[in-house]
Amino acid sequence: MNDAIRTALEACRRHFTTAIVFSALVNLLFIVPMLYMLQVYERVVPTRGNTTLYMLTLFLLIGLVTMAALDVLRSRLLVRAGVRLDAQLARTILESTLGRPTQTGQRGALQAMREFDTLRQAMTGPAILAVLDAPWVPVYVLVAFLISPWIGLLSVVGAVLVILLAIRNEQVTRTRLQDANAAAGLAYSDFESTVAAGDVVRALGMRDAMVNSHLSQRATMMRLQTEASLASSGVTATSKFVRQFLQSLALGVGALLAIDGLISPGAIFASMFIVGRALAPIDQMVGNWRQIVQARGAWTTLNTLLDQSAPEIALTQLPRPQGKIEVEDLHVMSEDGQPILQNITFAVQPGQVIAIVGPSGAGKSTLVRALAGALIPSHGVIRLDGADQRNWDPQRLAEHVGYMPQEPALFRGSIKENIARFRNRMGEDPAQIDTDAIASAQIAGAHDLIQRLPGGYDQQLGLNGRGLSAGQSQRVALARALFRGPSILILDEPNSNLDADGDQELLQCLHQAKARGTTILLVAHRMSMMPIVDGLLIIQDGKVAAYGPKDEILRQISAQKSVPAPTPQPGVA
Ligand SMILES: Nc1ncnc2c1ncn2[C@@H]1O[C@H](COP(=O)(O)OP(=O)(O)OP(=O)(O)O)[C@@H](O)[C@H]1O
Repeated sequence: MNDAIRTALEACRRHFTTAIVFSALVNLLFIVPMLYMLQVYERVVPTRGNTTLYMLTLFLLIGLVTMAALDVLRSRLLVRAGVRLDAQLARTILESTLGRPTQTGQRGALQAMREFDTLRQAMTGPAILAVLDAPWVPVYVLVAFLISPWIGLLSVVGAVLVILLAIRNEQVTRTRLQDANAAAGLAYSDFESTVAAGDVVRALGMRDAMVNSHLSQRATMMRLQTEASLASSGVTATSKFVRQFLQSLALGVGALLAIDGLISPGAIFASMFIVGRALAPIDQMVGNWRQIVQARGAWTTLNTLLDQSAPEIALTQLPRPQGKIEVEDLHVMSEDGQPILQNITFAVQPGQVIAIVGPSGAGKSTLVRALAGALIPSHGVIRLDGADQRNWDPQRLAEHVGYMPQEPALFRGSIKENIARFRNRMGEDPAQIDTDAIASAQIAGAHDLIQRLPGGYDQQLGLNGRGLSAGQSQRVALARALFRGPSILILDEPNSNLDADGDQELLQCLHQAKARGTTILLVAHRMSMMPIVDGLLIIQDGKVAAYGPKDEILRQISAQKSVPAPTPQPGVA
């Protein structure tokens, strides 16, 4: 079991222990109606004892009211345990989901919170109540033996039969339910991403195609769920039949025993009652098997997810880097094992501006994503001021590395919050945040355009940062990268949506950053940024095709009319 999950469960231990104690009391009180029945038959009827009946009825009422109260308290405790578990684990799950760089996406991780909610809900559902009642089956069987060995035997046979049916239920539904759950996860996450790009879907006339695609995914999901339900329904019905039949049979056997004078007439009904009670929890578990399987799947997923997350060790707080970058034999693989980057080796001195160029699909974005810590390389080392990137606390490193991805990736919230990387939600001083956000917007050349928006810095952006033009979004993303003056600035095609004026403003902004000694890596398609560039890194087919001072590389290119063979160099002179 993962440590975080163990700690969270330990925090809920009191709730669970109390729920178990309450379950014990509830199960003891279940016997009260049976005792009432026995007493009525054996004491009240033969003696015509009205007062005894009133007293017994009063005890019955007290017993049943107590049982109902304990039942409510038990459910409440489990609900509270669910809330507590959420408070304990939700942050850890979110942190490991969001804090884990991947190479090619996080579909599996997206399901983590949904899985956690499934588990939490299962903890308060009928399945867990059945699980809590199950340990009492032997006690009821024992009581059945006390009534008569024959009734005891009947309850044992019944319990064995229902347990066998539960095992059968597991066998016929396990794979089907797992497949159905996986198909449901895929269908829901695909649908979420289609809805997020709903306007593109409409504009391109893809609505019907997408509807068909999702209907097909839903059909697969429904088929698997139906197969699981049908396979389970036979077993569930058989289990119910066995329970009801044996319960009634207990009445018949009880009658035979009473005729022979082996038990009292009152014990006939008690036999029926006790056999029914002995079988109920197992039968209930069979009926709620789906929830049990889902919870078990969620449990495995969460353990795997949290186990894969980097252990929380307090990394030494390294000083602010000056901006030296060394990349040693870097390799990045796609999820299906295809190499995207290979043998990437180069070094950048503090304060240099390096343009990363190369044909489309060469691996430029992948390289800068690795440098920014957005993905984990499959091999190789990235050093910042000599320290391995992995030895940096990612949160702290992000304060020193400003990254602007190819797509701006803004979020729901105000423009100021986006620029300030939502630091206001970390309880930081709002006045300081305002000052820093405005300062970086000014350097990014975004201040005037933000001022002209109806809401200014407080203008709210929608889902995925909607509400700005592509060029405006890009400037806001640049301001976010520049927030609090990072030592290293990594920009992936920062001018792809800018006009000529925007280009000039970007150049000015880079001059300012360079003047402050910032190291800048810039994926560039246009020549407009060349004046500020010191060195060129040419990437081709995922490898370094050339690296060196700008003029030298440009001279080589124009002399050879082609890119020279890879010649990794330690740095740009
Ligand atoms: N998530 C992914 N899964 C699998 N392959 C990927 C993934 N992302 C990128 N690739 C592959 O990696 C290669 C490099 O992609 P990358 O985006 O780094 O290129 P690029 O040089 O930035 O291209 P462009 O100039 O068009 O932005 C491409 O061939 C692409 O198919």
